[in-house]
Amino acid sequence: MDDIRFAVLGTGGIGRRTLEVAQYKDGLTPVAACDRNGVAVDHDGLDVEELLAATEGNIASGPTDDGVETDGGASRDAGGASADDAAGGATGSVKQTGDGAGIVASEQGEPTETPIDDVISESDGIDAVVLALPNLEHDFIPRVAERFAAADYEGVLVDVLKRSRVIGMLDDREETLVDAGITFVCGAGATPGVLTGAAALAAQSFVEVESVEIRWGVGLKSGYEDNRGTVREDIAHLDGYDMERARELSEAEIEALVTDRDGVLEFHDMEHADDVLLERAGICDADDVTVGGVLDVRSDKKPVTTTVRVTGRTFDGERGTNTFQLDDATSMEANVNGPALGYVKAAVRRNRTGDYGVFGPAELMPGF
Ligand SMILES: NC(=O)c1ccc[n+]([C@@H]2O[C@H](COP(=O)([O-])OP(=O)(O)OC[C@H]3O[C@@H](n4cnc5c(N)ncnc54)[C@H](O)[C@@H]3O)[C@@H](O)[C@H]2O)c1
Repeated sequence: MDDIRFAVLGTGGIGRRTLEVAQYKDGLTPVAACDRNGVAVDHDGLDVEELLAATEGNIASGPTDDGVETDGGASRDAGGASADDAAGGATGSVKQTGDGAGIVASEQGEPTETPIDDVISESDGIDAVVLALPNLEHDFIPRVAERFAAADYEGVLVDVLKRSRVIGMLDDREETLVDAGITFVCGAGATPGVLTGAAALAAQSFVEVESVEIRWGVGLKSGYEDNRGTVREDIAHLDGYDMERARELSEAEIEALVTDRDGVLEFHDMEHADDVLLERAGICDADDVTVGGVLDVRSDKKPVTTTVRVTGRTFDGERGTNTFQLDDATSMEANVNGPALGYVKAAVRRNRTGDYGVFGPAELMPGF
């Protein structure tokens, strides 16, 4: 495949690793990256080493200190500064706060109040965009997609969002995306993502799928500081919490919650989009899919092995369970970014043949 020029929106825990992992994949040239404070653009290719060094422990994550949504705000008119972008300029970070946090610490970074628009204005020279943005507000990513469409971006968007309800919001915008020439792959990280794809593969032995059980394990000790955005979003899945409550938690409250549980957070019946993504691929009903997991922020070791179990009936009357496991040695970052970039490549192939619209990771697999 020809070279793919790609951009990363959000250079936090995930986005930084997207840039890093891309160095090990063929034909991927990072040409733009942004976070809430700044943007870096170089159509000849960003200096990833320098950018990673400058943002090490400095990722401009977390919600804002001043109560402004990091990723919220009303949708915008093309051309003007957006509430999304303006919100991104506010202070508040995991390890560093203020205007100097994040990408602006890089010699390639420029401060801006409109980071996403700045990338959109370069999008003629961009084939694919990885959206590694927070999801604390559900329609943020769909609205960002709309903004690319409004600018007549013709190319690929890939996100690693988690929540089931966001998929419908993207479907609602499918016509707009198709008209622009956008191929959007949603939920293309680990779960949803490669595990959803694995479930679709495992289901091929069956003529009827009874259940899909996804149970993930993540050990984050060495990556906790850089993954607080993800941890905050995961907290919203705990009993008694929702996105709003998780968004409003201070860093100290999150610390206390984590300490209360000895660093181990266990999740049941999570609203992960694996369910609707498997249903839209025709594999099974969304109700037949369950997702749970265990996150240990104090140990590098995975507390449980990440496993997908697909139970079904074969054409010749047998009942069986096909199982897919990730090795305990593979990190969350490897399992999110490897697939996200793999789906970038799959999506660019589709986009270049004129196949536009919204796709899930299970649809880019054998059909059921
Ligand atoms: N599907 C999966 O398997 C999976 C796994 C892990 C994380 N995730 C998702 O990945 C996403 C990113 O997680 P993270 O840990 O990297 O979060 P993070 O908080 O570390 O990083 C978010 C980045 O987005 C930037 N940002 C925020 N608002 C912005 C705005 N308005 N404009 C421009 N940039 C903005 C921040 O500055 C930061 O760089 C989350 O939504 C998380 O749920 C998915």
